[in-house]
Amino acid sequence: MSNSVKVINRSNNPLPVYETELSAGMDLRAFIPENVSIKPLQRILIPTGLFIELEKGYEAQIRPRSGLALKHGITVLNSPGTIDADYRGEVKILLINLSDAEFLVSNGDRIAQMIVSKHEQITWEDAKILTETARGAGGYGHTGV
Ligand SMILES: O=c1ccn([C@H]2C[C@H](O)[C@@H](COP(=O)(O)OP(=O)(O)OP(=O)(O)O)O2)c(=O)[nH]1
Ligand SMILES: [Mg+2]
Repeated sequence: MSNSVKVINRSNNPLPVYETELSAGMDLRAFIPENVSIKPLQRILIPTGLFIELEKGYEAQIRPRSGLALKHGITVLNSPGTIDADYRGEVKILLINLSDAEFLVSNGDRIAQMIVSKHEQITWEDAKILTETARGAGGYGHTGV
């Protein structure tokens, strides 16, 4: 990939940018006609006005912003959200309010961040046994805490 991604911006907000030189994520802005209130434990799908075309072998992940999580209990319910390379719809953000106070979102607010990553697609190789390892079937904390 040339590191450029096709985008249609139907919002009245600027395109997402990397906020610092080496940021992994670009903050995504809400594209909403009027303020939206998210009540405690309410989940809400917020449009961005962005439509993107990723190349084959790439995905975009929608992740929470840590400041919103820490200060307001606002997170991305399906984190990390997955934008598939063949998706042509609007990028939307599924927020949930895990605090006990209402949270207001205004148009242009930076409510999540997007990371573009390479990924593999696999094929299955049917097997009767799997290679032995020291871990074996141990998991879920079997090495202790
Ligand atoms: O946070 C997200 C997650 C997904 N999507 C869009 C892009 C993605 O390609 C599509 C489908 O997402 P996913 O595969 O996670 O949802 P699904 O419930 O499996 O839907 P589908 O049956 O359409 O794949 O929805 C978003 O806009 N925001
Ligand atoms: Mg799916």
